[in-house]
Amino acid sequence: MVSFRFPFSFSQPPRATSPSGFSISAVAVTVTVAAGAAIAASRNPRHPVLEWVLSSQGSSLLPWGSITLADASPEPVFEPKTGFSFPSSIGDSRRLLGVGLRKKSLLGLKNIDVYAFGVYADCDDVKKLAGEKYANLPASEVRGNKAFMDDLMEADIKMTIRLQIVYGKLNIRSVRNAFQESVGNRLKKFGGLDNNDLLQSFTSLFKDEYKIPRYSIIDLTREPGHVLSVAIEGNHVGSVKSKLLCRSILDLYIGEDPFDKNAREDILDNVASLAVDK
Ligand SMILES: CCCCCCCCCCCC(=O)O
Repeated sequence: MVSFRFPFSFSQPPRATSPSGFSISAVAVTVTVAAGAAIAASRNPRHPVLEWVLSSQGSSLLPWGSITLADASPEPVFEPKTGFSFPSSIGDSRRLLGVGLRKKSLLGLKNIDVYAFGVYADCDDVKKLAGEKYANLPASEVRGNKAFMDDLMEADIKMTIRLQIVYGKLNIRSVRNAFQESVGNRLKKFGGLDNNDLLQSFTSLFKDEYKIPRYSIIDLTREPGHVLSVAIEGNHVGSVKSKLLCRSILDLYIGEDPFDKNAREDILDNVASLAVDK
């Protein structure tokens, strides 16, 4: 049995501190959060603070989040800055490896929080890869192993990047443009200059008629056979079969220059634990 440990307190809402720097008592936090949850519930039944209060972690105020693979009803995990929640597993066997935040500068001026994200990998696929190629290594060596990370991005392992929109003024055109820039750069990096058609086939999945208000969920899943499948709010909107595209998208989150460096560290820790778990 493996326990995933996230070295930051995202099992609880952002820590409240008094002006003098001392933590406000758990009681005060609980009252505040409960009041916030009531307001949130009246506005949006999927509000992350509400989900947190309703989860058993919300009542325990534990200092650390952890996920146990053997848990029958795993609890969600909260991105610490936004409080957005992510289920600790999705589908049959995709487990949450880490959560993070994508910030982006707006007109080169201020950084905005665009979306929170969670990275999931199929535990059977990860164990299979580890058993075939890294069986003799302890977790600490799998953790820093570049070949293992490259395999994670390149091998036929089912993985999902779940984006939850934080920024409330997004339109689908800015989503397309952002993908054009970030995925386009990675396609150039890994595949050279001539990948415009591939990029276009991916960005064109984000059609003008789709709305993506705050709290919308976009799932980018690498299905077996290196098929990149996109779902918005749980609805499949299209797929593109391309190993290069799958690798380029994963690189944004777990490659060497990721959007959120802390999230990548957690993901590496957790995927290494998963890989060596018997
Ligand atoms: C005003 C900023 C608009 C940014 C929209 C980003 C939406 C999803 C893009 C995903 C890829 C990326 O993060 O680059």
